[in-house]
Amino acid sequence: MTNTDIDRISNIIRTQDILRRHDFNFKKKFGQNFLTDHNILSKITQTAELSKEVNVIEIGPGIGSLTQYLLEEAHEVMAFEIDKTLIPILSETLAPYDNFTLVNADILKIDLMAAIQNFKNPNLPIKVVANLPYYITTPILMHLIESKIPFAEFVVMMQKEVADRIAAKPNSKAYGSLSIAVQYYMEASVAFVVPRTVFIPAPNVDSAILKMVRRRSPLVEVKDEAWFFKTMHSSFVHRRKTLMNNLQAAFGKENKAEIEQYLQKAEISPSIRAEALSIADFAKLADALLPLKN
Ligand SMILES: C[S@@+](CC[C@H](N)C(=O)[O-])C[C@H]1O[C@@H](n2cnc3c(N)ncnc32)[C@H](O)[C@@H]1O
Repeated sequence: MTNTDIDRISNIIRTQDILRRHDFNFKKKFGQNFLTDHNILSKITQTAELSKEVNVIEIGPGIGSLTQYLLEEAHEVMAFEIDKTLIPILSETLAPYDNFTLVNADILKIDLMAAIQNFKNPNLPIKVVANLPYYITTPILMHLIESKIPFAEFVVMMQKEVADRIAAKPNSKAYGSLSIAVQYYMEASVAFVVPRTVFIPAPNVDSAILKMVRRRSPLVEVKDEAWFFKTMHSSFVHRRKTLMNNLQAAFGKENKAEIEQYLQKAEISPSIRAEALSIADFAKLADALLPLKN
């Protein structure tokens, strides 16, 4: 047995001991899969490139395994945890730290802009680092992005399949509206893949760490942002259909000739599929179709 094996097993034993002493029951509905592997925890923290000049928001600290690493490296950590039965555990595991704030709440119901004012130094850059609850990965990312807080970056663990979709490039099966919704604001890349065996209990999917760095300004300039997202989503509704078919379904068959004329203006073929269009193409498309907005 190597030293790494011994470390791994002793961490699992320590985690199980805390859970047993607190009579903790895992709640599947909250997506509770706790990390036990210190190599992975340390790799996540390194990927986030923290310093004492950075504040961190963590979503779902669980029993505080990742939180301890973040607290060592960051100025301050504010964590949002929905499960109140984890509060006494976190009070124990994070007792040595005075740079930790726990908010017992559903992250999706939090006014993030108001919450970040409670950092001791709210002017420091903020990074989001978390092992996300997988059942609400996309709503959480959208909630963070739509808060309009200028987060410096997100380093978050999620289901590998979702990470691949977010980081996907055009002409791939994984590329779609989620890739564009995120990449419009952030540069996304899969940092590393995480095996199921490092969690208690083991999830039934593979996981990946996705790093998303905020762009100074959105990737493309559009005349009307809400319209850009609407036309983009409409284009992907039926992936196997052509762009023209999707646009007609969204904006009316009676507008066929008009849509064709706008596509021609944008130099986009009506018979192409949405997955072949880059984000810049979608920007051109949305601007050209703008007269169709009621
Ligand atoms: C995958 S676990 C990660 C736990 C811990 N960070 C770790 O890596 O071991 C997800 C955590 O998110 C919490 N959670 C689930 N839904 C939540 C929500 N809507 N708001 C805040 N926390 C939530 C769960 O209770 C759980 O602690």
